[in-house]
Amino acid sequence: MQPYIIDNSQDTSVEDFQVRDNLVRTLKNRFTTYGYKQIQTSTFESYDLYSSISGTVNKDEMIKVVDTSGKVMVLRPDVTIPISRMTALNKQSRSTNNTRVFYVMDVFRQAFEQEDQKEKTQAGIEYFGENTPQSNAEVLMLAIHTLKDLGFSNFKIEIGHAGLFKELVKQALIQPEELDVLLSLIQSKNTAEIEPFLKNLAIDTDLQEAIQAIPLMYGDPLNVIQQAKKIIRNEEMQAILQNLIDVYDVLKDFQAEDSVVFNLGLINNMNYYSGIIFQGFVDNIGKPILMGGRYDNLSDQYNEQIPAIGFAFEIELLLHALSQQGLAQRKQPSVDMVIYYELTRQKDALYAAYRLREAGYQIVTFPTSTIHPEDTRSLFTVRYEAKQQVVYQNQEVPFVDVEELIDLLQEERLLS
Ligand SMILES: N[C@@H](Cc1c[nH]c[nH+]1)C(=O)O
Repeated sequence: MQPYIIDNSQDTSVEDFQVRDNLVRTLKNRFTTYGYKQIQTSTFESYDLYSSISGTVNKDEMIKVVDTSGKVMVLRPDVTIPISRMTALNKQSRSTNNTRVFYVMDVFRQAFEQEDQKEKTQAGIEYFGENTPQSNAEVLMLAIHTLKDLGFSNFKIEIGHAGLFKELVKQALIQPEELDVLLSLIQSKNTAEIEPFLKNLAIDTDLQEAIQAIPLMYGDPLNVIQQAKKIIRNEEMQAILQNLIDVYDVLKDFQAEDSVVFNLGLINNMNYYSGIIFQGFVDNIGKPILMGGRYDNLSDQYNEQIPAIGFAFEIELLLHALSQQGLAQRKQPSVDMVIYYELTRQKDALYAAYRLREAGYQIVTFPTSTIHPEDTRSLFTVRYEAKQQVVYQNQEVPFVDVEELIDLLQEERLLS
């Protein structure tokens, strides 16, 4: 996260923050329209919480702190885990089986390859409720809808499944160390090295071919489904493929099929995922700007069975993508109105400022003797000088008193 320090010579920090604030507002508004409510969790988490549960962030990437009693804590390395725990603990007191929450929170991880990027803001949603094609598709639709709101015309959500690959690996009896290598080869779609790597493992040819085919299963969902049918080896795999087909069918009913592709070689960072997984991509940005998936077994660790699915946008990357594509709206008026006044009119001008602020307008005032008029961008300028007038788009309109000025603003609907 960039520090937002106010620099007197240039207000770029303030402007950056406004762009960021607008972005966050857009996301929040959209999340709200799908029934989600905002929550917040603690920045400090017990280290034991993360070290004792499986499927969490790599321990070496967590930032540890020691509190005054000597207890080791971590700065929140993930949001999904504490929210899942919170939902499990609250389960008895809840009257509904569906919980929809969203958040805008910082996560702290120090990855080896990105040492200087310890703090990232995530804006995401978590849906706790039944695992159905409709619930999966609705969460995907929310991600798509939000990307549309932000103005991205060319984006794609890649959809995969955490189970398909796990199933093949289980059959191949691959050891954990070998699995890590294989995962990174598949993630980078390094097909040239996958073949010799698998040959060395002495697994049967059919299985080897199936694993090798996984990273190539990418693109138009209907094509991918046809290819995937060829590597189905048992009922579990059949069910997984059927699940993907069912979700795709609901996405078609949402008329969102153009926004998705299938990527069966997709591997997400977190290994709590148990079902459908997905990532969002926009043009010219090599990394996913959103990540998510289904994690039905995470709450087992808190002795509850609560199926869940969610995703998170990474705000810094989104901002970078928006400015790269010219979608970040800068140079917006910083206030609604600037009031300039001569000192002899100070009393009237300050009263007008008070009344206008009461009416909800953003106002700054300057005595004419001290100002540099171009300093502040505003929609309107009001002058309490020899003449008393409001200036809007080079049009000068006189007014008798502030009440008339407010009427003028409201009747004319000059402010959007
Ligand atoms: N917590 C995940 C994203 C996510 C939210 N919900 C489900 N998955 C991440 O940081 O990558």
